[in-house]
Amino acid sequence: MTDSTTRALRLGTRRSKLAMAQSGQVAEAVRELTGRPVDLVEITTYGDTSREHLAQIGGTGVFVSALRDALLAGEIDFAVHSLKDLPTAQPETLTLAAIPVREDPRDALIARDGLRFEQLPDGARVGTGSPRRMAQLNAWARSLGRRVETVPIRGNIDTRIGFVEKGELDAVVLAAAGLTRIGRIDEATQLLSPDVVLPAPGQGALAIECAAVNADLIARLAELDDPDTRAAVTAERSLLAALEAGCSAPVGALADLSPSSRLRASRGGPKADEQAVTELHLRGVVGTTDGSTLVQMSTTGHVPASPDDVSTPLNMGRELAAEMLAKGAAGLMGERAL
Ligand SMILES: NCc1[nH]cc(CCC(=O)O)c1CC(=O)O
Repeated sequence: MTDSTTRALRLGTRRSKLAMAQSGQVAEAVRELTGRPVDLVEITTYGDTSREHLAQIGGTGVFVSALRDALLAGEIDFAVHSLKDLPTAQPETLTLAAIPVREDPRDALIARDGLRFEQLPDGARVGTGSPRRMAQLNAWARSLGRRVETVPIRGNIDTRIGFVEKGELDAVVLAAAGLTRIGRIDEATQLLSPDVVLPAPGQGALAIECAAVNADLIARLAELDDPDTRAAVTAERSLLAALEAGCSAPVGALADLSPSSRLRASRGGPKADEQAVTELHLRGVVGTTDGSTLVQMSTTGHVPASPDDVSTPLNMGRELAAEMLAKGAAGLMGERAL
């Protein structure tokens, strides 16, 4: 008989180097937290085997559905996803037990000869198939008075960097977090400022997911949750969800929490019943992939220092989306979000 409190926990993971790195890191944290062994169970997803472009096979969700099927079938106990790959609608049968502290959310440029984006020659070929990156890179090039040619590429991170190493492309753009996790962040020639390129909602964050029926494990894994990261990515994904409903243009979003939480005095006087309040700043962008039009807006709100309450981030995302749609985001139709 296997005791359900001491048997190994099964962590479902994709086989890619990035997925294995992410899962390995979380497996170690879960071992320390629970004192139980963690076995990695490799699962192949359609997104790993298909040679089609992501836009053709439906974009979001292709990497996660096989892992979710295994969770619901009870074949694995938990799964680790890149949060940015998760669809915004959370199924009731599955629970995000923890969103750990986020890595650097920025995009990174890897260019030949150590070049920065501003130093790329007119007409430089930049590898990315992401409409969000295309829109912002093309807009940035325009603001510098030149053009870049964005070239859709697929494959894992090593394959993508290979296009620059082999001289087939001048540069590629990848998530800094992915580069860090596979140990290649030193090869980035520039970290792209969110003032110029906003990352994908949730970029750099991981999500640890369980079947909703697995209440004991969910409660246990919640100790790996970082409330600040959860607040930030909740605002970003709320913005994405509301924009997805109103337009199909590519979306970038980033929320930061002010490092120093402020003290707000209550009516009882300056010292009485002071309450810590954190400032949440949310930025969003949608645009056309050619970079000719970008709608970029931001908002600031105060998040109460109650770890479980995400109503403020949710509302901030929805409200910023409504403002962006009113400012013309709704007109940026006819492009697939990815
Ligand atoms: N879409 C693939 C994907 N999903 C998560 C990451 C990187 C890690 C992260 O953003 O957390 C990447 C690669 C990339 O965009 O360069």
